[in-house]
Order: sequence, then structure tokens, then C-alpha cells
Amino acid sequence: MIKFQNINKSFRNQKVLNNINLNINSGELTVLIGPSGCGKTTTLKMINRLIHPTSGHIFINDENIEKKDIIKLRRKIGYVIQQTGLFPHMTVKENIEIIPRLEHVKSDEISKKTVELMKMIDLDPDEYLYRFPAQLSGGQMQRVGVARAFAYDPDIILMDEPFSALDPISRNQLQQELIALQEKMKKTIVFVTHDMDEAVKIADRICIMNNGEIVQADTPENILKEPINEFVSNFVGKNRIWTVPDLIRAKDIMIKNPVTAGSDEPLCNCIEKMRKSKVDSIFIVDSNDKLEGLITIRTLNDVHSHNVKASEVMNKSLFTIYEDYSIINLLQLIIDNNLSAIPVVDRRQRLKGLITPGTLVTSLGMQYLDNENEKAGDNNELS
Ligand SMILES: Nc1ncnc2c1ncn2[C@@H]1O[C@H](COP(=O)(O)OP(=O)(O)OP(=O)(O)O)[C@@H](O)[C@H]1O
Repeated sequence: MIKFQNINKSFRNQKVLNNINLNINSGELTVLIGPSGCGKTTTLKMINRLIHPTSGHIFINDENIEKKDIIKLRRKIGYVIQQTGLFPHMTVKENIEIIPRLEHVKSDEISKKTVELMKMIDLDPDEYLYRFPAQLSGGQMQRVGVARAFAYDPDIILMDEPFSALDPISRNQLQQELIALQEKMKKTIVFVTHDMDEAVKIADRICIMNNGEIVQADTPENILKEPINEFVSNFVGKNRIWTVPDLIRAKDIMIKNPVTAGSDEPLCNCIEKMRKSKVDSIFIVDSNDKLEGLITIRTLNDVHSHNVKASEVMNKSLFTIYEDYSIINLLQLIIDNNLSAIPVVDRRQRLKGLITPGTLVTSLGMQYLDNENEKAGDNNELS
């Protein structure tokens, strides 16, 4: 873990970081994001001691980095920057292998790893290994930069806006490759960007900074759903969640208090409850809210007497989903099984909510309604 403890930084008399306290978890990709000049790069460069704090300490796995040998520290930290930092007079192979060779790793091991890395960054080794950086496109150079950062099996990789100079297609490809690499390698990556879409796509955790301070550090899901203040919600922007619909879960869209009846209640009570609430189905639960079954209008067609208990006529074989089920899976489930009312339960099968195709349509429509309202608001402001 990388731990920032009471870090302050001033350049001459300008304070650029104000009491930064941050834990960066091992094996996770943490994104530092915020407006220009908020201190992201300064924070990043403190990890490999390119910049020193004015006060405070940084620890890597409980060791104060100021007490470590700086060469050893930097060799275990990969570093990727926007301008790639590749040596122009060295081939792709020489660039990737520079640190392993300095560390006297066996030559055949180095070559094997280089070929592996080239494949992982989707560059054909036969075609590209002996090219010079000037013979590569911007995206290919950045790929080589990423491969180089992974070459000496570093514990930590620092990435400072590595993809921001690329066209959107190359950028998207590199983001996907980084996600795939990270899934396999599980490095501790600290990634600086301006781009919230990029952050949401790649991050395990996002740390939002402003004016040299950390405003919120949390998972993308929590940041999108529970911005801590107006600055974060403005920074994140409305409807950003729809760029990652997997993060929209059953609990975010379900009807929270579905109509219920007890399994011992007579059927006529259930019918009365349905009539009063103007619904066409009712969930049957036990005294602990544990879901037992469902009665729908259709069930009533097959029942000859209303003087039976709910438990005698209810449908017991129900599809249930958990509260963290994603909207994408939910759509698939509804389409595949032609479902009309899906109960949402917790891990103990207690009823928490209800999803109907109508709930889904309303939720999917909200993003467009929000946009329209925003536009209408803008127009009103102008007039
Ligand atoms: N070497 C330096 N000397 C003086 N001021 C500096 C130095 N490096 C950075 N600063 C100032 O520190 C502040 C934070 O800079 P930093 O580069 O960390 O911001 P950033 O969030 O990474 O910005 P950007 O997104 O524009 O790259 C800025 O006001 C910058 O001008």
C-alpha cells in the first residue's frame, strides 16, 4: 500500500498540496483526477521522489520512501508519461529492456518477457521490435511506453496522462489493453487523467482533487452515485453513470415498497390489497419479510374459491435477483424469460423491492429526460 501522510507542498510561497492523506491499495488502479493545476502530477511525482514534500511522509508498505535508496526505489516503479519518454536512438526492444538489463536479468529471460509484453500490447514482435520510436505512430509509442513500465516486474506503475495526446480510437484501444494487462498483472497503478470517462472505465478507485486537496476518494460506483458535494457532482456531470450502465443496479431502480401479504392471509385480503393499491400482483412473505411466493391477476382466474389462504394458491417458483444485479443482466433476464415482475431480495431471501419492465423503461428514459430538462434550463437561463 502507498500511504500519503499529512503531505504538504509549496513551490516558493505558493501552496500546491494541502494536507494530503491518502491510502492507495496494492493491486488496484487508482486514478487521480481534477481540474488543471489542482496538484495531480505533483502528488504522483512524490511517489518516485521526483518531487519532495515540504512536510509529511509517504510510505510504501510501511517503509518511509525518503529512507530508501532512490535508485532501487525507482527501478521498482514503472513510469509512463504523455510524451512516452522513449529514447529516440534506441530500438523498441532496447527501450523495453533497459531496466532489466541494468539489473543483470538473464538475457534469454529478458527476450522472452519482451516478446510476451509486445503481444500483450498488441504489437507484432517480428515487425516492431527493431524499429526506432520515430518509426512508430503515437499510439504505438505509447504502447511501448506501457510495455517498458511493466518490463522489470515493478511493484508500482505511475502513469501521467499517458493516453491524452492520442486520437479517441487509439485511446480507447489502449484503455482496453491496460484493463486486460491489469487484470492479469494486478499491479499498483496510479494514473493521472483529466478525463472522467477514462477514469470511470479503468479505475478501481477514483481520487478527485481540487485546489491541492482531496475532495473525494472512493470507487467509481460510489463517486457516481454519491458525490460528496456540489464540486464532485458538477465535475462528474449528470448521466455519467450511463457510460457504465453495468454500475446501475437493481437497488438503484427498483420499486422499494412492493405490495405484500402474509402467507396465512385469506386470498380475499390479497385481492382487496391489490385493488386498493391498483396493482396486478402481490408478493407473499413470511413474518420476517422472506419471500414465499407471488399471486397475480392471472392466478385468480384459476382459483374457484376466494376463501383459501394465500399460501395455497401462490406461485412459488419465482425468478429472484439480488440488489446488486446490474441493469444489463436484468434486461437480458427479462427478454430471455418474458418476465413481468421480478422480486429483488437480499442474501437471506428477504423481499427488498420489485422490478417490472415499466421500471426499466422509466429508468432508461430518465437519462434523456434529464438531458432535455437540462437543455430547457439552459434555454431559460438564456432568455
Ligand atoms: N516546479 C514547479 N515550480 C513552481 N510551481 C509548480 C511547479 N510544478 C508545479 N507547479 C504548480 O503547482 C500546481 C500544481 O501543479 P500540477 O502539475 O501538480 O497540477 P496538475 O493537477 O497535474 O495539472 P494539469 O492537469 O494541468 O497537468 C500548479 O499551480 C503548478 O503551476
